[in-house]
Amino acid sequence: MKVVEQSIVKRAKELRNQLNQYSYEYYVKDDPSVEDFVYDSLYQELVKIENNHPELVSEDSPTQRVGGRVLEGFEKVEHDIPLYSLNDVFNKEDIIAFDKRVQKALNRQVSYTCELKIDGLSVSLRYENGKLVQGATRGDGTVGEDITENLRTVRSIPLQLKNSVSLEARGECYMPKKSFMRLNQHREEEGQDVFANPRNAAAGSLRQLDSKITAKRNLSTFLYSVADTGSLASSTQFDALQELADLGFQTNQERKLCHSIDEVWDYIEDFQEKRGDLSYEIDGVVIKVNDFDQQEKLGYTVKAPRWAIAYKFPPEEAQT
Ligand SMILES: NC(=O)c1cc2c(N)ncc(C(N)=O)c2s1
Repeated sequence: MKVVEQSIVKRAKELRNQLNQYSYEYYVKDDPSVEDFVYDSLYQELVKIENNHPELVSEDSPTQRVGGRVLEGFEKVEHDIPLYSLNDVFNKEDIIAFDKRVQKALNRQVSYTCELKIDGLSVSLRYENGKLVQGATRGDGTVGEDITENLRTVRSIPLQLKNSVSLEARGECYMPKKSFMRLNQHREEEGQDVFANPRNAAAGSLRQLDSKITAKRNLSTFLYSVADTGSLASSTQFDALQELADLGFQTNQERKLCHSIDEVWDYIEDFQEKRGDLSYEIDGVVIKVNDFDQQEKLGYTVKAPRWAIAYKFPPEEAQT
């Protein structure tokens, strides 16, 4: 009996790793290496093994993405390190003023990492030894809600990182524009209320007490920071984004390291132009001092970092 067990244990582990790799290629890299039917047949093989040997089910198994139980409510989660908010600016003068304040405080020129401001819901993902242990909403920055079951259904969120590190990643969970249109079309056909925008649709999908509903909403994520930068090897924001990608997270590829505020402004104008062509909604650009030591020197005001700013685009004209 033991011998049969060993080969089955080995096969189940192989299937888990292979399926998680295929899922990563499909949902994170958007570059699948196999056809769907290959994934589906391996998935069915794993389901059969797990049904015959429930003791082999592990929390990082792709079969465990959609939970069975419906929650009564969401537990509160206290964020050990608060999720800060950003000061918003709306014009070039304020961007230049931000740069001048930063240069004055640091007495030197600095580089900035520019990232798209995703119009979704801020979430935090806690991993212990590489395994996803908790997912929570931002809430008021200090206290959020435990939506682990729902975030586990988001296919681009890794259940197991590529290294067994312990960290808390932070990012945005969003609904792609196409999924939003499809969902509203379906709701209209069913005589249900439609969502006003993808952000509301993502928020509504993540607040479902039944994660089987969340699982059908085709949500995705872009991770952009960690609670404690000390948990990464990188010493700059730009390198940290690559380190998060190497761990298996989806990061936004439109990021740019800018060496002057003029370059920052070019990036802003560029994406104000291109925002309509993106497959997800953005409401601006986040500009961050790139070097972590310089971020630490600049510190925070009561509610926001002095080393980052959010440039907000004017609202998009309603799509006719
Ligand atoms: N409130 C916040 O601190 C942020 C909010 C967002 C957002 N909605 N999208 C992208 C970023 C980013 N790349 O840093 C941030 S940071």
